[in-house]
Amino acid sequence: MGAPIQIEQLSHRFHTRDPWVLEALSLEIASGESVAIIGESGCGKSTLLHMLAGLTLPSAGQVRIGGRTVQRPDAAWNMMFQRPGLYPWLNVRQNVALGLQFTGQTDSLKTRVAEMLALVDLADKAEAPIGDLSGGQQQRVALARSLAVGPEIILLDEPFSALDAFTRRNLQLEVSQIARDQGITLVLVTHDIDEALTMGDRVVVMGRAPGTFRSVLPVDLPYPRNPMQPAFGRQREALMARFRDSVAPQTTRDQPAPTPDHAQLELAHG
Ligand SMILES: Nc1ncnc2c1ncn2[C@@H]1O[C@H](COP(=O)(O)OP(=O)(O)OP(=O)(O)O)[C@@H](O)[C@H]1O
Repeated sequence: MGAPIQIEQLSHRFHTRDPWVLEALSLEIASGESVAIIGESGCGKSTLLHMLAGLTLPSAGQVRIGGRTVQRPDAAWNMMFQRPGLYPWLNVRQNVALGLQFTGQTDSLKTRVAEMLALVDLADKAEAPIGDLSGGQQQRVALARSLAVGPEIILLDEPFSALDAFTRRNLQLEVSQIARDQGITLVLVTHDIDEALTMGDRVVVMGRAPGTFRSVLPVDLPYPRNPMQPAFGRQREALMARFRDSVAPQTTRDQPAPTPDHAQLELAHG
């Protein structure tokens, strides 16, 4: 099952004399919801994701997951990166088992690993060395390893960007489906607008210098999403317009960033 995430007035700078990288970010993400984050390069998307994962602590504000303030990484909050981060000297089955071993969930380890490999369609590769797998298959192994521990949250930092278009599309649909089936809360950072619209219940558009939430677009499309459909095209246009706005400088620098509620209101009123 998933957990809700609350981002509360989150601000960050890496050193006290540096400019702020993130400024007053606030957002509530419901348990089991899927939120995609897009924004210009350098706007602070990865920094934000690291804070959700407990890998970086904010200079001000806080992140709460399931009501608890995030202060360190937790096995229940799983992060997946562009590179799958597998151990090449272990085979597929052993890599998938790692998370379970680290968290001491070894009772039904064999069955759980087999279930996860079946889920990501790699049952026949259980004994294969990692080096024999394609990039997409390696990401599936990383996904199986993440899912094995029964995570509440999966944080994805451009996880499919190194893959070919066909594999990328399949994984977008599969990960989205699995997260929905298992009620896992998903936060995805991406540069790919179609990926954001394929996987997100909402898409957050960030502005930069400092990073702020400039707008939030609810994606009103049934799953599985198909970029070829006209309704998808209309959402793409709406999101592109918001992205263009986010790149434009803010008119009144001293004003606080709009909250997601303001942004949704703005959308509802056209
Ligand atoms: N460890 C660090 N120390 C100092 N500055 C950092 C550090 N990590 C990131 N930054 C700065 O913080 C800002 C945001 O970086 P971040 O990687 O979060 O952006 P991003 O939106 O994920 O970028 P991209 O889309 O290019 O991956 C950038 O200006 C970057 O140079």
